[in-house]
Order: sequence, then structure tokens, then C-alpha cells
Amino acid sequence: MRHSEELDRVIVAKVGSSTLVGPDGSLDYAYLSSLVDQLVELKGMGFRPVLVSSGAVAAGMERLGLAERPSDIPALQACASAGQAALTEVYAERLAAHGCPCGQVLLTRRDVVDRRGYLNARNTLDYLLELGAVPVVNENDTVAAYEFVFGDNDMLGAIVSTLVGAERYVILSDIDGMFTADPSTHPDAELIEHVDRIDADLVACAGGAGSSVGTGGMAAKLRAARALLAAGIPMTICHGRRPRSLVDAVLGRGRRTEFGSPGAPREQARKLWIGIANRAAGTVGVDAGCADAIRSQGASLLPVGVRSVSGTFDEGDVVSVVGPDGALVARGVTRYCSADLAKSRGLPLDVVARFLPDKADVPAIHRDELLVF
Ligand SMILES: Nc1ncnc2c1ncn2[C@@H]1O[C@H](COP(=O)(O)OP(=O)(O)O)[C@@H](O)[C@H]1O
Ligand SMILES: N[C@@H](CCC(=O)OP(=O)(O)O)C(=O)O
Repeated sequence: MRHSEELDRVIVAKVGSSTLVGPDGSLDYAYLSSLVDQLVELKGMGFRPVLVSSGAVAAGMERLGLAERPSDIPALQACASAGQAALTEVYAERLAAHGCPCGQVLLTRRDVVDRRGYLNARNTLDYLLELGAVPVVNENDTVAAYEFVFGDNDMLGAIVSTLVGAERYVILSDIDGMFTADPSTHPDAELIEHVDRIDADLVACAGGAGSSVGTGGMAAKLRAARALLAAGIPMTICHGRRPRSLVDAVLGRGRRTEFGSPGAPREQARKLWIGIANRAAGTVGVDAGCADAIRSQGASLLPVGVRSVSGTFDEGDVVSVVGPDGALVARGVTRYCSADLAKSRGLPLDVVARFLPDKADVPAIHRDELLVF
């Protein structure tokens, strides 16, 4: 249960490692102070900021005296452990100088896939915000490994935005926004100012990370944007190093890329957990008519529209729904296990009921448990 009504004016800001470190690869304390100043300024305007900060590995390398970023997981986790302590020290101390408490929140993918863990994280964040603290979030790198990592903090920030029902998600990057191609290799690339829909052409524009310290690149930011467009939460990418760029982004100013609009309808919290925080156990391919019915009419997914089933899943698992072109249409809770859905594909419900009597009138995924992308 949520302990309180949804809090308004919550802003989630994510800052990447490449923005937090100086040219020599060590933490840039002056930049961290200027970032904290902006969080405090936003609080003064009535916003409730949440900071998702990368930089633990980079800060840990400095603390542990390593010149190069290690490549093996235990060494990276040791760096993250030492570095997370350093980061929290700096944020807590700088925020305290403004009379503002700070709460450290470390999450793994496993924590938010688990519904109880997801709700606990939400309650903690809500309480911190209600009490006037600034939550500082990072992935819990010391225990996250292999399939349970968020992969990049851009997606962690998107999940946190759904947890707190953010008014906006701002990614403070090492670049002004999304360009028509990676400007580090295409100097003529142009800034894309507004995106309402992520199609294959846009995905083709997004490359990986341009720096050795950043991990996600633009492709990771687009995955976060796709999730938040489905959620109805606007997202901004701007340059973290431009003076006051966070405050500007929140006020709708400055050079930036905006995804979605503030007036977009918000999705229900449970659907966001299903479609964004959870992990898909399999994939269901649907025909064009079915994809269209889900997208434009808010229909449930019926076995008659199913063309293919991949992966092994149980009733109650989350699955991805893809169209004939392979594009993600939706994610939802399946009411059929993979074997039953494979047997029922292409068939109307009255025919399905002849060999699966308990499925009479049961859609493969009910629309109340389906997040449309
Ligand atoms: N289409 C694109 N537009 C802008 N940047 C892009 C694009 N494709 C790839 N990139 C790269 O993504 C980088 C930003 O992502 P990343 O390295 O993860 O940094 P950060 O973690 O600081 O946000 C840019 O510096 C750029 O090199
Ligand atoms: N959790 C890791 C950061 C992972 C990450 O996504 O980094 P970045 O691409 O710099 O946002 C750390 O704190 O070093």
C-alpha cells in the first residue's frame, strides 16, 4: 500500500559519469557543488528533486588509486563500493550546507522486478520527499550482476520517475541532446528538439557512448524515453555542464531534446510496474490488425491475433508483445502459459474453450494489465 497520495512537482534528474568527472577522470567537486545548488534552487521554487547519480565506479577508481577502469565484475563492484561512499559523502555534505537532508537509495533490477520491493522503494522515496530530503539514487553495483543490472542509469532514472510519478525526467548528459547522428563522428548532425514517437528511423540515429566513462550512449537514453512516452512522463536530455541547465530544463528553457509533453495522459501505477520495471519472460508476436487494436483502441490481446510465441513462460508472467515488423507494441501479464498460447494462436475464444475449458472468455492479456508502447 502507498502510504500517501501521489506527491506533485517531483523532478527526477540523472547525471552521468562523464559529466561528473573532470578531464583527469577524477570527480569534479566544483561541478558537484553547482549541481547541488540547482537542486536546492528547484526546492526553493517548490519542486521536489530526486537525483540519480552515476559516478560510483569513477569515484572509486580515484579512492582506490586505480589508473584504469577495471574490466572484471568483482573489481568494478569494489570500485563502486568505495566510490559510492565518496559520492554520498559529497552530496550529503553539500546538501547539508543548505540545511537540506539527503537520503541514499541503492536499487537493483531484482528489487524492482519484485512487486513488494518496488512498493517498498516507492514508499521510501515518497517519505524522503515528504520530509524535504533529496533522495540520491544509484544502482546497487556491489550486488547487481549479470541479468539483474539495469544496464545503465538512464533506465534506472526512468524507473525511478515512474516510482515517484515524476512531473519530468531530466538527463544531464555530456551533449546538448539527441542529434540526427552522433556528433562525435558526424559534425554536421543537427539537434532534434522534440520527439513524440520513437520509430525505427530515430533508433537508427542513436549510437552508443562516445566517452570511455559513460556506459549508455544515446541508444540507452532512447530506451528510457520509450518507456516514459508510454508512461506519459515527459523527458528532457540536455548538457549537464551548461550553467543552470537543470533549472532551465525544468522551466522549459535552453538547448535540449524534449520527449513527450506535460499534458500527456498518465498511465496507472500498476501498469508502469508491469511494463517498465518488470522483466519480460517471453515474446508474443501479433498480426498487424491485433497490433493496431491494442495501440489505437486499447483492446485486450486475444489468442486470435497471436502469430508466434517465443520463450517459456507461465500464466501470470510478463511478456513483450511485438508487431509483424518486430517493434515493441506492449508489455503485459499473460493469462496463458507459453504452451497453451502456442496451441491457441490464431483461434477465436470459443474454439480455444473447446480444448482449454478454463480459458473460456479469457483474453491472452487483459487490457488492464497491458502497457502500450
Ligand atoms: N544521435 C546521437 N545524438 C547525440 N549523442 C549521441 C548520438 N549517438 C550517440 N551519441 C553519443 O552519446 C553520448 C552521450 O551518452 P553517454 O556517453 O552515455 O553520456 P552520459 O552518461 O554523460 O549521458 C554522446 O556524447 C555521444 O557521443
Ligand atoms: N552505477 C554506475 C553507473 C552506470 C552508468 O549508467 O553510468 P553512466 O552511463 O555514466 O550514466 C556507477 O555509479 O558508476
